[in-house]
Amino acid sequence: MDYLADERKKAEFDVDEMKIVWAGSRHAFEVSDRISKLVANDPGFRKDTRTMLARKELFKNTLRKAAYAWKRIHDLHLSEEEASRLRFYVDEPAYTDLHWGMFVPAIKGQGTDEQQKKWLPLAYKMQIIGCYAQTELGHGSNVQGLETTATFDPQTDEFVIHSPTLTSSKWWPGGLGKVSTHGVVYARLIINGEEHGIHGFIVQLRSLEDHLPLPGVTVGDIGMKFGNGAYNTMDNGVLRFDHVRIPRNQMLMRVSQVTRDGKYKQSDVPRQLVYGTMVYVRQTIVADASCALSRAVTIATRYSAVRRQFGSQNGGPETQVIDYKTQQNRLFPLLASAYAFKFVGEWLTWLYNDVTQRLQASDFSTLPEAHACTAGLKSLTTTATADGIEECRKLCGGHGYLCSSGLPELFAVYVPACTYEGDNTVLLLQVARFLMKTVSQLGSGKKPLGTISYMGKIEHLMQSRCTVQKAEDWLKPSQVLEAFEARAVKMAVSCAKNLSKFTNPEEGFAELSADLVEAAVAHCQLIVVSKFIDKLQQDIPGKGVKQQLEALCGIYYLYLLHKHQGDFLATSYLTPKQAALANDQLRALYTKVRPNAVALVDSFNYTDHFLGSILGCYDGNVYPKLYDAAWKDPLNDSVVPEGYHEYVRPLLKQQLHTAKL
Ligand SMILES: CCCCCCCC/C=C\CCCCCCCCCCC/C=C/C(=O)SCCNC(=O)CCNC(=O)[C@H](O)C(C)(C)COP(=O)(O)OP(=O)(O)OC[C@H]1O[C@@H](n2cnc3c(N)ncnc32)[C@H](O)[C@@H]1OP(=O)(O)O
Ligand SMILES: Cc1cc2nc3c(=O)[nH]c(=O)nc-3n(C[C@H](O)[C@H](O)[C@H](O)COP(=O)(O)OP(=O)(O)OC[C@H]3O[C@@H](n4cnc5c(N)ncnc54)[C@H](O)[C@@H]3O)c2cc1C
Repeated sequence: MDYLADERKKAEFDVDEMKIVWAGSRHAFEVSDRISKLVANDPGFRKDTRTMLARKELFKNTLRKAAYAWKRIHDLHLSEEEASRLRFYVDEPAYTDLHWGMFVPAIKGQGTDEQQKKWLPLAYKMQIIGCYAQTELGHGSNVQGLETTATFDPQTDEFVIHSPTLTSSKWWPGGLGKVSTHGVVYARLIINGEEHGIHGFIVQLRSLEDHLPLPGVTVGDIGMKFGNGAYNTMDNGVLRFDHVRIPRNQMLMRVSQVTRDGKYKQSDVPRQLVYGTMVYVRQTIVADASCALSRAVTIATRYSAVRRQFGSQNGGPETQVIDYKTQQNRLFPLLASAYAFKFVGEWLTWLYNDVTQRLQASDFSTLPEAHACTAGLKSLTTTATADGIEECRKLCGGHGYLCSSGLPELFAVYVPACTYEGDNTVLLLQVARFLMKTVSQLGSGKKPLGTISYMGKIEHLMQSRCTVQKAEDWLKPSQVLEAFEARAVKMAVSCAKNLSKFTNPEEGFAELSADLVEAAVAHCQLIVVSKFIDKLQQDIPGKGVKQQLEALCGIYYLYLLHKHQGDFLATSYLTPKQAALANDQLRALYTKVRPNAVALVDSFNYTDHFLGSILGCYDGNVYPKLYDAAWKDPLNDSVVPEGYHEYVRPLLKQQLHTAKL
C-alpha cells in the first residue's frame, strides 16, 4: 500500500520530466535509474547493518564491497559514467574514492606525458592503488608550511623523502592507513641546500607482493572518526619516512622540473597548478552537495507528510506536520537549495572543463576565477548541506535520531566535507582575496569578466535602490539579481575601504577577516542565485515543470534575502517595507509548493536502498517498519541482556535487601 498516494495525486507537474531535469539529461537519467536499481537489487551491496558493525568488521566489509564493485564493473563492461554512478549508489566511502578521485587526477594534472604513460595504465587497472598524501599532523590548511622534505641526491639521481619532525608525519590521507600501495606525496623540494617550495612525488609505500611497508616507511590508520559506520569505512592514515629514496623521475614534473645535474626549471604554466587536484575535487564536491542534501530532504519531506500531530477536529485525523508553516519554513528552503546546488554544480563542472581546455591551450587567464569559484562554492554548498542534513533530522522529531532514519549516518559521513579539501573559512578567505584584488583593479581599465562582471556596474549598483512596490515584484529576475549584486558589491567595497585604512594590508586583512568572509558569502550566494535564474531561461519541457522550478528558485532567493536582510538593509538597497514584502511573497510560494512537495522529492528518483531510511521509504509505511526494525537490533537478540547477571542482578538484590531493612 502506498501511504503517500494522496500526496502524489496532488502533484501539479510531470514528475518524469522533472526527473530528467534533475539528472541533467534523458541519457543521464536512464543510466542513473538503471544503475541505482542494479545496486539496490544486489545483496552484495546491502548496507542496513552498517551502523552496528565494529570497525574491523566494517572495514573488511568495505574491502569486500570495493572488490565486488570492481568485479561487477568488469563483468558488466560498465562505462566510466556507469562505474561512477555505481560507486555513487553503493554509497560507502572507500579507498577507491581517493585512488580514482585524487591519485589518478593528480598524475593526470601534474605528471608529464611520459609519467602519465608509465603510471596511469597501472592505476587504471588497479595494479597499483594510490592516495593523496598532502596534509600533515602539524599543517593542513597552510600547504606552504608542510615539513616533509624531498632532497635531491645528484650522486644517485634520486630524491630522499624524509619526515624530519613528528608534526611532519602525513596525517589524514584516505586509503593510506591500510590499503594504498603508492601515494602522491607532497614535500618541500631541496636541491643543493636551496628550497624550491612544495611539489608532488609518486612514492611506493607498500610491497606489491606481501603488502608490508617498504624499508623506511611507517604507516597505519589514525583511528575511529565521528559517528557509527559513516566515514569509518575509510582508512585515513598516518605516514612517516625515514630517508626513503625514489628515482628522480618520480617527481611530478609538468609544472617544474629537476634536471639530471640538479637544475630547477619552471615551465610556463603557473605554479598554482600544483594545487590543481584540489580545484578538481572541490568542483566534484559542489556537484555532490545537492545529492546529499536532496537525500536528507527526501526523508524529511516524506516523513513530514506521514507524521501527524495535533489539530484533530471531530475525531478526524490530526494535522500532517508538513502543513505547519514553521515546518515549511524550515523544510522548503532546503528543498529549494537542493535544486539550486544541482544547477550551480552543473555550471561549475562546465567552468572547470572550460578552464581545463584553456590551460591545455596555454590560456591561464581564467584560473584565478576558477579557484575562487570552486573554493567559494565548495564552502557555501557544504556548509549549507551539512547544516541542512542536521535540520532534516530535527524536522523528523525523535525518530530522526534513530540510525534507522538514515540521517545520523548521512550527517556523520557528510560533515567532514566542511573541512576536507580546504577548511570552509580558509576557502572563503581565498574568495575574499580575489574580490579585494578585483575591487582594487576596477579603476585600471581591466574589465571584470565572468562571475565578477557585475563589479563593472559598480557606479550604478552603489547608487541604485530597490523599486519593489508589491510582493509579486519580487518574482522579477532582474529585480532579484540587482538586489543580490548591489548587496555583494557594497559589502566588498566597504571591506576594501576599511582595508585601505591599514598601512600593512596583511594586518588589515587579518583584522577585517570576519567582514571579508561575509562579503565572500554574499558573492557566492549571488553566483548560486544567478545560475538558478539562468537555468530558468532554458527551454524546460514537461507540464508544470518550469513553474515548479520558478517557485523553488523564488523560495531559494527570498529565503536568503529574509535570512540576510540585515545586509540588504544596512547597504540601504532595500527599505524595511520591501523586506517585509519579500517575506509575504516567500509565504505565498510555500503555499504553492506544498501540494507538490512529495512529488518534488520523488523527482530525485532515489531507491529505498540508496536512501537507507525507514522514515523516507517510498511507500510511507513508516510505523510497522520502525517497529519491526527495533526487534532486529542485536540488543534484542536475547530477552535478558548479557551483563544482567554480572551487573544488574547484584544491584537489584542489594536494593531488595535494603527495602527489607
Ligand atoms: C565502492 C567501490 C566502487 C569502485 C568504483 C570505481 C569507479 C569510481 C569512479 C569515480 C570515483 C570518484 C570519487 C571522487 C570522490 C572524491 C572524494 C574526495 C574525498 C575527499 C578527501 C579529502 C582530501 C583532502 O582533504 S586533500 C587536502 C586538501 N587540502 C587543502 O585543501 C588545503 C587548503 N589550503 C590551500 O588550498 C592553500 O594552501 C591556500 C588556498 C589556503 C593558499 O594558501 P597561501 O599560502 O595563501 O597561498 P600560496 O600557496 O602562497 O598561493 C597563493 C596564490 O595562489 C592562488 N591559489 C591558491 N590555491 C589555488 C588553487 N587551488 N588554484 C589556483 N590558484 C590558487 C591564490 O589565489 C594566490 O594567488 P595570487 O594571485 O598570488 O593572489
Ligand atoms: C575526513 C577527512 C578526510 C581527509 N582526507 C585527506 C586526504 O585524503 N589527503 C590529505 O592530504 N588530507 C586529507 N584531509 C585533511 C584535510 O584536508 C585538512 O584537515 C583540511 O584541509 C583542514 O586543515 P587543518 O586540519 O590543518 O585545519 P586547520 O587549518 O588547523 O583549522 C583549524 C581552525 O583554524 C581556522 N584557520 C586556519 N587557518 C586560518 C586562517 N588563515 N584564517 C582564519 N582561520 C583559520 C580554521 O577555520 C579552523 O577553524 C582529510 C580530512 C578529513 C577530516
